[in-house]
Amino acid sequence: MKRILITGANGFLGQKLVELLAHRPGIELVATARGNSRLSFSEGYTYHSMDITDRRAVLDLIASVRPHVVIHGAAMTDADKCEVQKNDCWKHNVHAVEYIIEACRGINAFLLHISTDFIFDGTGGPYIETAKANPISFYGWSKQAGEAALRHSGLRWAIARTMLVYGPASNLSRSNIILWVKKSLEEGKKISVVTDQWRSPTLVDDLAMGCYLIVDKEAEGVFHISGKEMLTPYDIAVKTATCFGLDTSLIDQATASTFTQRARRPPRTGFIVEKAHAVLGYNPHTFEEGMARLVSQTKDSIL
Ligand SMILES: NC(=O)C1=CN([C@@H]2O[C@H](COP(=O)(O)OP(=O)(O)OC[C@H]3O[C@@H](n4cnc5c(N)ncnc54)[C@H](OP(=O)(O)O)[C@@H]3O)[C@@H](O)[C@H]2O)C=CC1
Ligand SMILES: Cc1cn([C@H]2C[C@H](O)[C@@H](COP(=O)(O)OP(=O)(O)O[C@H]3O[C@@H](C)C(=O)[C@@H](O)[C@H]3O)O2)c(=O)[nH]c1=O
Repeated sequence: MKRILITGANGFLGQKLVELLAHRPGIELVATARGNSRLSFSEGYTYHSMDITDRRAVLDLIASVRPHVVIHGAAMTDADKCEVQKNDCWKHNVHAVEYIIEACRGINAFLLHISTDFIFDGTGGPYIETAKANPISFYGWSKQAGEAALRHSGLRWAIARTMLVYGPASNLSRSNIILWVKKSLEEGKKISVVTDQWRSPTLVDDLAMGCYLIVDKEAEGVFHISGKEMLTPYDIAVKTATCFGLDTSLIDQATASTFTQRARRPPRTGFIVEKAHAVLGYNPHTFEEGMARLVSQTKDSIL
């Protein structure tokens, strides 16, 4: 039995990981998150409340559970909030990673950490794993520092970098592009969406599967886990509207200079996922397949 502990189990990735791993043979799953569980089912795993910024709590819980693998999905993920609340961001995205590392060191656990395309400046995408990081936001900087802590940890570690994750979700503290586009258009609200940023949108199921493949093999190093296509948020918004039969005329084109956000976004990221394909057998859905899945799940009223 491989015992896997997940942090941030109430989050977007966390919920999907619990769904994927809870009943998988050979895995004993321990889900942890801040406060009470917001997971939609309670079988197939045990749940513990764990605040990742509380060093003592992290050290004590991980020492008592003694997982073989930790998947660290918890973080402060709102880039605009990170730009304003810098101390809080650093506590979550750097110091907490150090606590998890310290706890894993005590029991020789394999640690999978989740990182982001925002460690890049977005001038040279799509990126391979060895490309040079140069963050342009505080969130990106904090996530780069989190990565650095792993590299110097002496643990057996992996980093899964991902970007613009989309998919169905409930009870989340943060939305995702498909959900906010769909909700706005359903409410008849106009939205302005940028045409001058490029991303490889990632279906949350693919990200969860990428994480599973990494921990199953205990494959070490950095892996880019995203979709394969490069799309702008505007393209994504229009495709979302079309798939759900919503009014595309509510979507206005904007540019990064007219649609300003507190944290700067890198213009062109995107990942090359060849390494993950070759080493892990990672094979993500196309955006069209991902959307088709969402539309059929909506019919079962998940969205
Ligand atoms: N979503 C995306 O597009 C991308 C995500 N990532 C990375 O992937 C990882 C997972 O992100 P995702 O699931 O999408 O984000 P979410 O914001 O949905 O999940 C993050 C989770 O972390 C939890 N959390 C925050 N602070 C604490 C704390 N002090 N103690 C315990 N838990 C805490 C949140 O809890 P609560 O729900 O209570 O707020 C939340 O459930 C993160 O590392 C993120 O940086 C990288 C690139 C893209
Ligand atoms: C809200 C909004 C966003 N956008 C654009 C900006 C951005 O490029 C894109 C997505 O915006 P969001 O605010 O949903 O996501 P954003 O914070 O840009 O997304 C990031 O999340 C963090 C956690 C990451 O690590 C990144 O990889 C990335 O996925 O849509 C608009 O054009 N119009 C809008 O009204």
